Amino acid sequence: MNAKQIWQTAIERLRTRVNSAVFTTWFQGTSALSFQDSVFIIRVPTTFAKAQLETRFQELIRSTLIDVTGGPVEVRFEVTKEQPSASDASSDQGSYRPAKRTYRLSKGRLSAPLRGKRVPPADGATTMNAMAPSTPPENAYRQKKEDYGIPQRSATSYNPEPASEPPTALSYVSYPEGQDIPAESIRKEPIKTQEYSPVHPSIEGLLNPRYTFSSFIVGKSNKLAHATSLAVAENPGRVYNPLFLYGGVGLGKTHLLHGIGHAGESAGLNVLYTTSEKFTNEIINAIRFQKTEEFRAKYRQIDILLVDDIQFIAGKESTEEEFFHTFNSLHNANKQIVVTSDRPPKAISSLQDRLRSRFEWGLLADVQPPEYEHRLAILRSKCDSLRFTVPANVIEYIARPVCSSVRELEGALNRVIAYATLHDAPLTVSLAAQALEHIYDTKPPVTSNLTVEEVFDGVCRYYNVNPQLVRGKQRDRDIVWPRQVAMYLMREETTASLLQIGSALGGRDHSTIMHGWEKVHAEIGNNEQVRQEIAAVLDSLQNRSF
Ligand SMILES: Nc1ncnc2c1ncn2[C@@H]1O[C@H](COP(=O)(O)OP(=O)(O)OP(=O)(O)O)[C@@H](O)[C@H]1O
Repeated sequence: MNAKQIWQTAIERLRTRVNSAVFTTWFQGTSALSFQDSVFIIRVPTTFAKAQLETRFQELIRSTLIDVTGGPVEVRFEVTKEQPSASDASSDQGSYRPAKRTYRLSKGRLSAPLRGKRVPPADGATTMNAMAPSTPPENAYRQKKEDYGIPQRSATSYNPEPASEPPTALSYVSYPEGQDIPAESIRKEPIKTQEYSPVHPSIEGLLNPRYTFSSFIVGKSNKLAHATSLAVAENPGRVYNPLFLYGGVGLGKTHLLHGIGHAGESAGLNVLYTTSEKFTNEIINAIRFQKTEEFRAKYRQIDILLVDDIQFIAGKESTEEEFFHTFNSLHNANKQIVVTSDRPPKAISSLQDRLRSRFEWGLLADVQPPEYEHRLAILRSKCDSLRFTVPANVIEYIARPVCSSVRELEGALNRVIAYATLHDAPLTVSLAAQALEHIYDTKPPVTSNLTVEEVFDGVCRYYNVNPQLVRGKQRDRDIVWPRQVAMYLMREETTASLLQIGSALGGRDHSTIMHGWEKVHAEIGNNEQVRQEIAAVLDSLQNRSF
């Protein structure tokens, strides 16, 4: 991916991580300038925006970029005026423009082998669209506009740059996920919003190179889904057809889907990866522009159809209808179909029975949240792929909370790494705790109902120390140790935040509290006597025997 593509992906993710007002105010109008030697330079329109992004969002942007690129990233901002657009290609500067939500007809594109067959690659330019005829790109592009009755601009307004990925031909109106537009009403609607815009390279519809079987860590929670996906990849159309992968968010369904896609592409098969939202929009546009025959032709020459988030087609009559026919035609021809969903077919209410029964026809395989050991293995593998050495106790710390999503786990790791890099600090448990404190609750569930005051009083009584001294600055071992035990127990046994604990202990900051916690935590792990001592303090607290 080049800088533009990376930024485009990153910005989409950032959009889901900040509220829309923040996004529009600070992220709109940014674009990628370059990405070299791990330094990612982002163009911003004003110095004010630069200051805001630097102070408030730099870390978030950096961790998102690390996530997208899979490697270390340093972020810089540069204030420059947007390039004056000599051509419409100015919209292809990797900048984000949220106002227009467009959909490209061929988001789910055909696999490389098929693209190769259909479009002569001689001039280095690439296919316009999976349904496009084998004409040179610019002609094909013009042809498409004519086909759809879209007024043409002069040829000079389109300035295709050599791209490593195929540009798509046209942009259409998009309909948000979950919203079905009946075909009838679409046909009657005057077409106002369609427009021709030179389409910038997009990774949508392409397979993510990072999502392969070799980078997928297998554990108890995903064993079946992995084994069946592998079997399907090795024998498409012959075993488990369709394969229905389901489970909660961020648990690797898309990863497996892409893994199957990569294997299919390597075998020279025509693979099409799409999401049900794209499929829906494609159908809507095909109906609108009387291109259903082309749509069908495109889908029926696929060897492996991969559809993500199939649950979203439920209740969308024309989409379900078309998918049903696509399904039958592929299945009859022994072509492989793999779909993912956040729930099993029988739990997708309003899905047509005939589709439900077809989904249940092949094999249903679920993915569950990874358990602790599995989380550790995933984190270790992510560290390897990031080429970052993270101490074992930090990995254990990150893996510790019950984490329902691997995406969250990855985000936590990226954040810790970004935090350490940003502060130029060693990766320690204390640093990880600081980095993650506001992201998700890294504490194990608190079972006691103790308050910080009760812990404080109890610890002082147990060690027979003066509370004033414990709150104060004295550094004698006799005072420091009870103070640290109080930090540890307050963190472990109460619901108080680090800030509250710090304030109960004489106004100490959160890093001091984490340092104390870490010290006691380590001692408990290494010294049986300390473990027993802390257990006794806890016992005294719980029995209120002080
Ligand atoms: N077992 C695994 N091994 C390695 N990486 C994993 C594993 N499971 C998930 N991931 C990673 O977690 C992230 C989220 O996974 P993915 O997008 O496949 O989840 P999903 O189940 O499709 O989620 P959603 O339902 O939200 O689309 C990806 O970066 C993926 O590579």
